[in-house]
Formats: sequence, structure tokens, C-alpha cells
Amino acid sequence: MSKNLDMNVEFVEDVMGPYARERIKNMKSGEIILLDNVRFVSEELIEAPPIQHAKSYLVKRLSPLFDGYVNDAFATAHRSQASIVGFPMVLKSTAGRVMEKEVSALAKIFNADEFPKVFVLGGGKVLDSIRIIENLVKRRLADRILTGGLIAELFAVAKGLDLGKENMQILEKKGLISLIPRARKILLSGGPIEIPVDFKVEKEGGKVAEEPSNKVTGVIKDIGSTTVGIYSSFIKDAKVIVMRGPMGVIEDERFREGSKKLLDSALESQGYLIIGGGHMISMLGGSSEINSSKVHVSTGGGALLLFLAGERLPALEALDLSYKEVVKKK
Ligand SMILES: Nc1ncnc2c1ncn2[C@@H]1O[C@H](COP(=O)(O)OP(=O)(O)OP(=O)(O)O)[C@@H](O)[C@H]1O
Ligand SMILES: O=C(O)[C@H](O)COP(=O)(O)O
Repeated sequence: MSKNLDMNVEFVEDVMGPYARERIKNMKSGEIILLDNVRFVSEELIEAPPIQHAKSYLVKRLSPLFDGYVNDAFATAHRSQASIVGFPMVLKSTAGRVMEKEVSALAKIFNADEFPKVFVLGGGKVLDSIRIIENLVKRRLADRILTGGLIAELFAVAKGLDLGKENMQILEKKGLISLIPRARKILLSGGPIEIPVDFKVEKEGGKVAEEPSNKVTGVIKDIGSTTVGIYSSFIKDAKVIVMRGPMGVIEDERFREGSKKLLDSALESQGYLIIGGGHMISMLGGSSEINSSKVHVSTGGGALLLFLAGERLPALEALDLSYKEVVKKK
């Protein structure tokens, strides 16, 4: 912080004890201090409503020393913890710049004027993806949902495709079989779900091959090249593209291609790209050529998933509530 701000920022090894409070009281105008990690305070880890956290020791001890509260941590917005929802109940509060950027970029997902909207959902967090897809379908937010990773396998099975014994065993081992009825329900309700027409698989002896989805014999590790072509054409025509979770097992160089090519198509398209989740972000490789007016790289993990699943984020609710309860009533 000191380096980036070009000024001395003192680290105070305390959160709300006498030392921290004394140090805050003695701050000079323009001075910045950094308190210790708030998660060292045990009550911070309790999930509770804002009104309860407003009475926490953390809020009661620190808030009299503060003039206002700024929350700039979108990545923790899904947590109803004291430092996130408690202070807004007693202080004038606002969102910081990063939070503002996240919320306005993600708001594009709900903007009916920006279409077609294409969601590219892959990875291994299948339950999270199902919840996102249910919300997208229910609210008719997506024009197309392109599936990859384990979520594609689930939808392929739900559609009646036989993916072979080995892939079924993997789904079973990961506890995903029970989600098949939910995937089937989404398909039956007319959800705009696209399933790979081919997969890249690993066969006995480590041999890599491409197989059509209805004739899979190897272990699925990526989407196939025909699918990449089809998905890329949808991505190129999209106005808003949301990408979360890789198409394949990208930790293995042989199965990175599907995700990499779709990411390239998204970067080349004229659409606005929202990208989330550690694995897809890692594929950007810190590229300095990314046009930030066209690409939003979300800082959120769990927060982004819940936002996409249509759930209200406690941090944002607390800021709303703060405006109604603290600012308007003053
Ligand atoms: N077909 C597949 N079979 C098994 N694993 C897969 C398959 N496709 C992708 N994966 C795995 O999914 C994992 C990534 O999924 P995950 O849902 O964690 O993505 P993420 O968006 O990066 O989330 P986070 O940021 O929380 O890590 C990778 O480890 C990858 O190997
Ligand atoms: O609150 C946190 O620990 C981080 O923001 C990450 O949370 P997540 O792993 O749920 O995204």
C-alpha cells in the first residue's frame, strides 16, 4: 500500500483492542493506517443478519471512531459478517470503486436491451452451475447457455446420451447423479442449453482422441473441435458474454484448447465479456492487451456465483438498508 500510494501507511497489529482504538483516535488528517485482518476477530466469522451484527463488539467498539464506511470488497459480498453488514447499520455507508465497477458490469446481465447474451459455463462446481442455470432460465436472462466441463456431461446424460461406464462412474463419484433430474427439468422447460456435439477424451494408455457425444468411449477431458467451432460462432455474435469455469481439465496442457479457443473468440468478438472464476482468469495470463472497456474480470468467486444465481448479496443489501435507515432518517 505504501508503495502504491507513495506515502507511509502504518500497519497496526490490532483490530479493535485499546492499541488500535488509540491509534485511530490519534490519526492526523490525510493519514492512512491498515488494521490487522478482521477475520482474527472470532465474531467476524459468524453469519448473522445486519441488525445482530450492528450490536457486535467489533461494530460497537470501532464505529464511534469512524465518520463513514466504504465497502470495496465484492469478493466478500456474499458473507453476512460483522465488518460487511454491521457497520452500514450505524454509519453512513457507500460502495467503493471496485464494488461499483463489479456491480455496474454485472448489471449488464440484467439489461434487456443488450442481447444476445451468451453464458459459457464449465468447470467442476456443478451444483453452483445448476443453480445459476435455473435462475437464468427462470428469468429468461440467457439467449444461449453453452455448457462444458462436468456440467456438460450432466446435461448430456440428462438428455439421454450414453457417455459410457467410466464417465458415469466419475459423475457418480462426484455425487452428481442426483442432479440429473434437475438438469432434465431445465431441458424440458425449454432452457436454451447447448451440449457439446463432440468431446476430447483420454483413452487407455493416455491416448487422446475426439469422439462424437453419442459415441463416447474414453474419459471426457475437454470439448471437441466441432463444438469449439459451434460455440465460437455463438460467442462471436453475442452482445454480452459471461464465462465461468473451464471447458476441460485445463491443468493438463492437452486439454486446454477448448477453453483457450473460446476465450480467444470472446476476446475477438464485439461483445462485452464478463469473466469469472480462478481457472478462466488464469487463462488470460495477465495479458496487458485486454481492453478494460470491453472486458470485465470479476474479483468474485462465491460472490459472483451467487450474483449470477440471482441471490441478493448481503453486502449490497446492507448498503441499501444503510441508505434507508441511516442516511434518509438523518
Ligand atoms: N470434464 C471434466 N472432468 C473433470 N474435471 C473437469 C472437467 N472439466 C473441467 N474440470 C475441472 O474443473 C475445475 C475447475 O472448475 P471450478 O468450478 O473450480 O472453476 P472456477 O470457475 O475456476 O472456480 P474457482 O475460481 O472457485 O476455482 C478444474 O480443476 C478442471 O480440471
Ligand atoms: O471471503 C473470502 O474468503 C473470499 O472473498 C473468497 O470467498 P469465496 O472462496 O467464497 O469466493
